[in-house]
Amino acid sequence: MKICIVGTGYVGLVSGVCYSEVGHYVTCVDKDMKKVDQLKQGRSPIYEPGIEELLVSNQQKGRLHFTDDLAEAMREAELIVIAVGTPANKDGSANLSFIEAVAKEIGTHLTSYKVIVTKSTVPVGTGQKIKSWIQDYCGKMAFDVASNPEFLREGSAIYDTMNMERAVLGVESKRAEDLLVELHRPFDTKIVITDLATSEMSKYASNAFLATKISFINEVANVCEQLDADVTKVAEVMGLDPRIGSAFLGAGIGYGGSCFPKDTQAFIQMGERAGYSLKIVPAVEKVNFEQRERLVQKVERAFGGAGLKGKQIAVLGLAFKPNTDDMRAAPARDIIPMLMTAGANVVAYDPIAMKEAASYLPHVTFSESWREAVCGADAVMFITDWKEFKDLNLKELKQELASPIVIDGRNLFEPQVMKDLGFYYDSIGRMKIELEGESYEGTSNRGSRLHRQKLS
Ligand SMILES: NC(=O)c1ccc[n+]([C@@H]2O[C@H](COP(=O)([O-])OP(=O)(O)OC[C@H]3O[C@@H](n4cnc5c(N)ncnc54)[C@H](O)[C@@H]3O)[C@@H](O)[C@H]2O)c1
Ligand SMILES: O=c1ccn([C@@H]2O[C@H](COP(=O)(O)OP(=O)(O)O[C@H]3O[C@H](CO)[C@@H](O)[C@H](O)[C@H]3O)[C@@H](O)[C@H]2O)c(=O)[nH]1
Repeated sequence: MKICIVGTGYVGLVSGVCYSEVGHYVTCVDKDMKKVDQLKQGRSPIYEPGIEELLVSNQQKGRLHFTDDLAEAMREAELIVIAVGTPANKDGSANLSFIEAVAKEIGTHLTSYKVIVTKSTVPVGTGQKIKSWIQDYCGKMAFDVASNPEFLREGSAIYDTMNMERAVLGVESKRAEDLLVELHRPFDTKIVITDLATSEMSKYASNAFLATKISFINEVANVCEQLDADVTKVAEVMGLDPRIGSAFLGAGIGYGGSCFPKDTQAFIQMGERAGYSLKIVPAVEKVNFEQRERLVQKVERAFGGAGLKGKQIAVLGLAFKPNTDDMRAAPARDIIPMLMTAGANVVAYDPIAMKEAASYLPHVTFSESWREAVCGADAVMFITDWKEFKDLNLKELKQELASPIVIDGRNLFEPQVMKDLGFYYDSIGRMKIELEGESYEGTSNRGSRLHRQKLS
């Protein structure tokens, strides 16, 4: 099948390489010429495991092309996929200006029947808007619109697409349905065929539900902390019930990323505009933000009444999750400014996301390695659950720190192990390890060593 994909962000690019990998012929269009040039040279603008291999091999096979010329890209295509961004407006609603511009451009260049399918996350009713935007520009040319929301996760996007659990096809004609079923045939996945509105809604409902699971387990964690229960065990027990399921019960610092924060907000706005005020989703958002604040309170508590002024805090992990350099709505972007407002000096390290992070966090010092970041620090905070951090040598970590204070926002380590190694260790919804009779005032000079003070 010949396909034109508009937008080479995560969704457009990953779809492009995966569709071509299963044998379709794909031309990806982006208005960003720099991205197009980079992609033509086989270099991916996004960090995503496995993407460059597929990018290069499918270009070599002649099944994958890149251009900034939409008219040329769509001329031969049977299917046009819209995969441009839908960022949040100030009020949280989805900004459809990129979608509108693309739809009008498609209308201008439509010279034969095509199916135009939206993969971007769009509020219910957008498919109908796209239809009328195209109609305004295409004269009497026949076309169909369809909805096929994307469910990939960053960091495992190639795997998720090649092994998709389901494809939702929101269609208005048998012709569009047949073409989209054909598109998905090589993926051997479960296909749900429905109307445009239901398909569009299924994306927001899925993301809001996953976000709800995360905020729910975070609230359970917060109560666990008060009552000496262990949230990881509670989650394990809950997850063994197939009606609940074990996924997305990882307590931590709340969700971030380019999707959950903006899609929950857009869902709330969509409800308002439809005349129904959602009650659960706003609470999910509130819990999510408070979870960041709670982490900062944990490090403040570690220093007793001393406050964070002049403290050297090492922050390990900046990306919103491992295996990505995406900093969109990353928790680190909330937590680090809170630390700095409280007077701390922050030294940060992330295996991949530091270049991306630098533009969002201009006053942070970045380190070349976790060792360099923690050297002489008064405390270390774990923000992203990179494998590199989970595997780090804890004895070395203790040696490098000025005071052995670990605040773990991702439950990377076992409290008992941390206790045996002599750390002050506070994580999420689990036993807190305090060092009896000692308080840590920390040091103010980077590079200075252990400065512990016995409580009198
Ligand atoms: N990122 C994800 O993991 C993910 C997963 C599922 C769904 N989604 C949804 O998919 C959509 C795209 O997300 P993304 O993260 O890939 O976006 P992105 O912002 O990373 O990329 C969008 C791309 O579209 C290009 N573009 C914008 N207008 C254009 C035009 N008129 N012509 C050609 N190119 C144009 C931009 O230059 C950019 O490269 C959003 O609605 C998002 O909510 C994202
Ligand atoms: O148990 C968990 C699981 C995730 N998270 C956090 O939740 C956020 C989102 O994680 P994840 O869902 O893995 O990443 P995304 O790439 O944002 O993917 C989500 O958003 C995409 C865009 O809509 C959807 O396509 C995916 O199905 C959906 O999982 C991250 O900050 C995670 O750290 C937790 O705190 N606890």
